Parts: sequence; C-alpha cells; structure tokens
Amino acid sequence: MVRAKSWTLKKHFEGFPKTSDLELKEVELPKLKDGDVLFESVFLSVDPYMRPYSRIYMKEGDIMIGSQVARVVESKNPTYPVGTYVVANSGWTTHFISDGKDLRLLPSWPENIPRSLALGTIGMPGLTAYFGLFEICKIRAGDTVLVTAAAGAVGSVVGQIAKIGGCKVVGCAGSDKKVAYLKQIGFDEAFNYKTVGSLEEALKKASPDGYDCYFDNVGGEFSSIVLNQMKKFGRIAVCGAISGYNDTVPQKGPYVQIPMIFKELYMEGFIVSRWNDRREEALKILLRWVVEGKIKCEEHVTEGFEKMPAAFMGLLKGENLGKAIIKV
Ligand SMILES: NC(=O)C1=CN([C@@H]2O[C@H](COP(=O)(O)OP(=O)(O)OC[C@H]3O[C@@H](n4cnc5c(N)ncnc54)[C@H](OP(=O)(O)O)[C@@H]3O)[C@@H](O)[C@H]2O)C=CC1
Ligand SMILES: CCCCC/C=C\CC(=O)/C=C/C=C/C=C/[C@@H](O)CCCC(=O)O
Repeated sequence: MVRAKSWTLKKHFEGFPKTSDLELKEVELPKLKDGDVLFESVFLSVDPYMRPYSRIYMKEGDIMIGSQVARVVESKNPTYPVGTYVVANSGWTTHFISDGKDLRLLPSWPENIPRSLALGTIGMPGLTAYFGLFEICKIRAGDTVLVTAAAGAVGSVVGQIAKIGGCKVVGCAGSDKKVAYLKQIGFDEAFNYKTVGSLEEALKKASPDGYDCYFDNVGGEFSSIVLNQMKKFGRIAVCGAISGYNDTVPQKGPYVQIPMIFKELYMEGFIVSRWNDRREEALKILLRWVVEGKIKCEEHVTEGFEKMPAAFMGLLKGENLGKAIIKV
C-alpha cells in the first residue's frame, strides 16, 4: 500500500500566503483497477498563478493546484509502463493514481537535460514566453524588447528568445545578483528596479529611443511608468500582474487610456493555454534551443516536499533565480 502526502488549502489566502493557510495530509491510496497507473512525483512546480487561481478554482480542503514531473511506479495501463515519465496536473502531492487521461508523456528526452525543465523552459513557462513574444508582441529583428521579472521562469526565456529573434533586450529584476545573471545570459541592458532612484530614468537610460515591445509580468505602478516609454505603435503582452496578486485592495491608476491613445499602442492579455493545439510544435523548438545552448536554464531547487509552502512563499517574495522547482 502506498501512502500519499498532499498539501491542502486549509484556508483561502488573505494577503500574503501564510504557512498556516496550508495543511499537510496523508492518505492511503487504493489498489489499482484495470487501466490505472500509480505515479510518484519527482519534481513539482510552484508558480505565481497558484495565488490568484486558488481563490477562483479551489475550495478550502482541496489539494493545492499544480503540476509535476512524475514517474510510473506501478501500472495496469499498457500506455504507461513502469519507469515512464509524464507531466501531470495532479497538485501538490507525492503520489497519485491516474486513468491515463490528461497526462503528457515526456518526449524523447536527451540524457544531459534535466527532466525538471519540463516544468520550466521546456514546459508551461517556456511556452508562455514563446507565444507571448511571437503571437502578441510579434517581435521583429531590430525591435527593443523590455521584460519584467526578467530573471524568473518566463522572463529569462523571453529575453533569450528575443535575442534569438535579433532584438535588443532590456530586463528588470529585483536584486543585483539577478541583474548580473541577466547580463551573463545575453541581455543587452538590465537593472535592479528596487534600487534605481527613478524607474523612468532607468528605462530611458537603457533605451533612449523607447521600447517597441513590453512583455509585462508584473503590472501595477511599474507598468504605468513603462507605458510612457513605449515607442509609437508599440506592442504590449500582458502576461502577469504579480505585483498585485497579494493585494487585499485592488491597486488604483494611473490609467492606461491616455498613453494608449497618444502612442497608438497595442496591448493584449493572454493565457498560455490559448495555443494548446501548438504546444508540441513549440516544445520541440524550445528543447532544440536548449540542446543547442541558445537558451540557458537556471533552476531554483528546493529539496523536500515538506518545504513546498516555503518555496511558494519564497517565489512570491522574489527569492528564486530561474524556475522555482521542488525536488521530492
Ligand atoms: N498569462 C499566462 O499564461 C502566464 C502568466 N504567467 C505570469 O508570468 C509572471 C512570471 O511568472 P514566472 O516566471 O513563473 O515567475 P518568476 O519565476 O518570474 O517568479 C516570480 C518573480 O516575480 C517577481 N516579483 C514578485 N513580486 C513582485 C512585485 N511586487 N513586483 C515586481 N516583481 C515581483 C520576483 O522577481 P524580482 O526579484 O525580479 O522581483 C519573483 O522572482 C507572473 O506574473 C505569472 O503570473 C506565468 C505563466 C503563464
Ligand atoms: C483573477 C486574476 C487573474 C490574474 C492572472 C493570473 C495569472 C496569470 C498566470 O500566471 C496564468 C498561468 C496559467 C497557467 C496554467 C497552467 C496549467 O495549464 C498547468 C500547466 C501544466 C503543464 O502542462 O505544464
């Protein structure tokens, strides 16, 4: 018999998540029926969306939403023999039983590439960067692209894909260590938004002519300031608004209309799942870029399933450089 440990939402988050909002539970899993597969989670992901989505899609007592790279440990389903790796959406849990639906088999995976990247650069965050840049920002060689939360899972891939596409890339991040990392992976300009005296001046210094594209991961006041630094007909991909996910009272303006009209900007929000039908095609390209060394991947790995709440809170505080991953 296998006992599964799971982190459940004891109480909906109010403001910044607290350890006491989550509860670790243990249950004995039943025997497998025909068609069933028993998985153990090998790597789990913590992502910013879990904060707003928990309020919308979960009730108290549910297992926290999330995805993992998992390995088959017992199988009564010929599609998933023992040892097979998949990406699943089974939440914060060490073990789970699946009937084989809604799983994504890892494609042939090179020996030297960590499987955890299927939760990062070669997974949902990488796809977010890819589709946001090509489908919303519609990048062209010679564009100047600005990205926020630039040293994180999505932002670091945004910058590197934009460089592959022949763009000039400017990144903002919340520590000097992150800024040094951005320069190391090829960003043309990078600055620490927490320590520059004036965001407006820092943006102007990094690109005196302004920005063709803005890949917005943070929203809020920062993005209001960016709007005025866009070039005429600039394109803005509204990907995330992490600066407001823990707010109990929604942030107020300045509002977007005046710079949008004056600069004739294009701004579109998106959720990565819009392009699910092109997922495999894009993952192949991302995997190829990683294998060729055109995209470098950094991971912020927390060891131990018990530490998952701390890893989640750390992500929301900006402790991660690269993709935040939990190794069970
Ligand atoms: N639309 C979509 O389909 C998707 C959207 N997203 C969004 O993309 C964004 C980045 O996600 P992801 O790459 O996974 O996460 P990251 O790996 O970038 O981690 C989050 C980072 O956000 C930064 N941050 C935290 N609080 C603030 C704040 N108040 N102001 C500015 N920055 C802050 C921190 O970096 P720093 O130290 O630089 O502050 C932190 O490291 C999120 O907004 C997320 O919701 C992600 C996936 C899909
Ligand atoms: C109510 C406010 C909502 C604000 C926007 C919040 C979040 C944006 C965001 O971060 C969205 C992320 C969506 C992620 C979806 C993930 C799942 O499909 C799981 C993917 C797992 C996988 O296949 O790798």
